[in-house]
Amino acid sequence: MHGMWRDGNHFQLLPESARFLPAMFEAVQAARESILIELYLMESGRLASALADALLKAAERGVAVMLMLDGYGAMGLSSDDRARLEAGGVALRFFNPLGFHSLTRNLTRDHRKLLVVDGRVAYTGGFGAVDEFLDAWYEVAVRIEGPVVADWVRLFCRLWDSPLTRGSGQPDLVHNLRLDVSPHEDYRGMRGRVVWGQGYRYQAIRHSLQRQVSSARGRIWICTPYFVPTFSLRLRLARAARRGVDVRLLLPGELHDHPGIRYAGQRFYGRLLKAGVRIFEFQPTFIHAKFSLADHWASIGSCNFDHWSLHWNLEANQEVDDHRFAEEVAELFERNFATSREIRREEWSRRPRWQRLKEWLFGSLDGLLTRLR
Ligand SMILES: O=P(O)(O)OC[C@H](O)CO
Repeated sequence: MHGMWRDGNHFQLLPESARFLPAMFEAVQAARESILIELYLMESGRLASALADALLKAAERGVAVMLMLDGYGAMGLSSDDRARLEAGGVALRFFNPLGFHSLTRNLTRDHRKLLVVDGRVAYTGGFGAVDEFLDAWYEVAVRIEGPVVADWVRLFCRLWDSPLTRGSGQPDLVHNLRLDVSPHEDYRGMRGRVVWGQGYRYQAIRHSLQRQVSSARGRIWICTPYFVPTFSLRLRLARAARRGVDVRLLLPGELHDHPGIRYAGQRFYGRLLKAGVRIFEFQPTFIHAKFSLADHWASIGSCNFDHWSLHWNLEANQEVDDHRFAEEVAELFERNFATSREIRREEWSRRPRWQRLKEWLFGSLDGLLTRLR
């Protein structure tokens, strides 16, 4: 499902945590009325403590602070940290805590990443409140102002107030939030829309990407940490490359938090390379960012292109249709291609048997996962 395309927004690309974390903390420190945070990952540590401190200070000065965490992704948040947040006035809710329900229900996770301050400025991207984002992982976020912020707030409120979300935070806290989202005259032409997905029930993010891949004329560049594409996406990427579109994938190299997923995706390299798709494996660190570019359309957010994101998770991305923003995203891609290793077709065809065995093994496991419902 997706919101409407809305004009008059301002989108600022914030690559690397050294850019987006200070910006997000400053926004929290300046909040006067409300702070909404939705995260998949929050684990006790330096970043979670710093975030908790900032939220507690905001709550102390009378700001309504709502923190919604995934019930599985936040299992590493200690009971002390939870108690500290609640005692200091932070309203805390957990989406779908694990329980004796069906497997599908337990697999349904809230994977979205969002911060909204004073109903005016929002941030999304691939971030979480775990220490890996401080220095170990490469991540990208986008700062959002304008009418599209209202759609992010609505998305948050619906889940906060849903029967699948539990916790001491009151569901009705989100009922009277004030918004400040008038279009900005300087930003006319900067169109954006929020696109969200709920596993295999709503696959708007995937369908939107597929449409872009099928219609792109110049370039399709995709960065994702967990690349296990569906058959239809692979087919579209290969077709686009064959019709002369510059198709490139920016994927993690050996530094990976789940190497098995990398092997499962690598089994598709051969055919994609044969069709003319260029594949770059990022070298400096584990790249956890999720952003795509097709001509002048860009999408940044939580959605990976693996079965977890596409079959079970709640996901949300910010799409932007604007030449200026697209050029910024293109420059970011170029910088990252330059620090990546390009996989060449000849070289790939000579990879060792041990590598092929791992691709087969993890590919078969992945095939089994796709059958879970
Ligand atoms: O699910 P993501 O993309 O937010 O990444 C978190 C990883 O699963 C942690 O291992």
